[in-house]
Amino acid sequence: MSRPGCSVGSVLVSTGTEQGATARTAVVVTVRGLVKSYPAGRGRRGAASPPVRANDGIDLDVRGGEIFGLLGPNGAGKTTLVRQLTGLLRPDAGSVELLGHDIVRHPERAARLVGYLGQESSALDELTVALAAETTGRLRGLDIRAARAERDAVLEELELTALASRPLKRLSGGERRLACFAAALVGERPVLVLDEPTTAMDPVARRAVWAAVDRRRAERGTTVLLVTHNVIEAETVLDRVAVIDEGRVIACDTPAGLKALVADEVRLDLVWRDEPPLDVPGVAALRETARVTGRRWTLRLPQQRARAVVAELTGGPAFTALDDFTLTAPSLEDVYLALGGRRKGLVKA
Ligand SMILES: Nc1ncnc2c1ncn2[C@@H]1O[C@H](COP(=O)(O)OP(=O)(O)OP(=O)(O)O)[C@@H](O)[C@H]1O
Repeated sequence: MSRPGCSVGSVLVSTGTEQGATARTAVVVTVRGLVKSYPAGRGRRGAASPPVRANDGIDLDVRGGEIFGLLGPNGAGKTTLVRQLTGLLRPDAGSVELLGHDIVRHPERAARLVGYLGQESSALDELTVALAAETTGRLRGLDIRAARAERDAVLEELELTALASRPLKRLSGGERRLACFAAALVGERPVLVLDEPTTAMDPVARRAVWAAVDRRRAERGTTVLLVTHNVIEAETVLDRVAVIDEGRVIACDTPAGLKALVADEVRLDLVWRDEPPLDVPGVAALRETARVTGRRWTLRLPQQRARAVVAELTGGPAFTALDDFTLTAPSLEDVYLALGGRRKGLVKA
């Protein structure tokens, strides 16, 4: 079982390059005891709202060349955490070390180490796609020729060249997100922090993002910290994941390691045509443990029991009331719930 917090000590890891037989000791991001509260506010009618403890003692280690995920529902504290890692927000307590630099004492150093794609992109909205990428390169210290060369390469890599002269504010949500991602890649940084980079993107754009991330990791050993509440994405692209809930790390491991925690269980989804037939005793008994979302009941059951339930439902009087049912292997969402995650905010697809 993984422990809460996510510290690994000093670990030998490969840089990710084929020549990178030079395995190196590398923990590039170290977070200890991070606490951040937002102050109490006042509502419109003067009613006081209590302070929000958004990060409540977070420990993390991210290794060089790793694609490391922060997974958790809305409001779990993921963005608050990465804004402290990127020097944009000052912690109340705790430490953040990036490639040996103390980011709490020297927040200005983060900009040289991290390419950050935040959730909001309004700062670039007036620029064209090309100018957003070029300007980012210039701000990161590239001379104009280098900035333009990198701009062109990145736009081509992400198949954005046809949109190069369009202002970001005139693009679709997914196109704008991809353009912002492109800009974040120009003027290479050793660490990429991406806060829900694929929001609003279609599958083609998503694949382009993951291919670009993978290429940088493989060719340059780039370390990637990814914020997501999409469990499918988390399972497919992450090397390790910290599950965040109410400002704390409640588990940290590889996706497979986390799923092993619930390996003997399966997930049974029942979708009723209308009202569930609670007069059938087997159905009434299931109701006790089901998570109900509209007409859908979701159950986590031991494999044997799930098989027996399906046989009973499909062979008995409840069958005509069923619209659909699916049996699936557990996902990271099941892990989140099994670990005591209290919100229903993880996205499954
Ligand atoms: N500027 C702020 N002032 C007050 N409270 C805030 C502020 N920013 C965030 N919070 C609160 O802090 C908590 C953590 O928010 P945060 O944005 O870090 O969560 P998140 O996990 O990134 O969520 P999401 O997945 O929705 O982006 C939430 O309860 C949120 O309402």
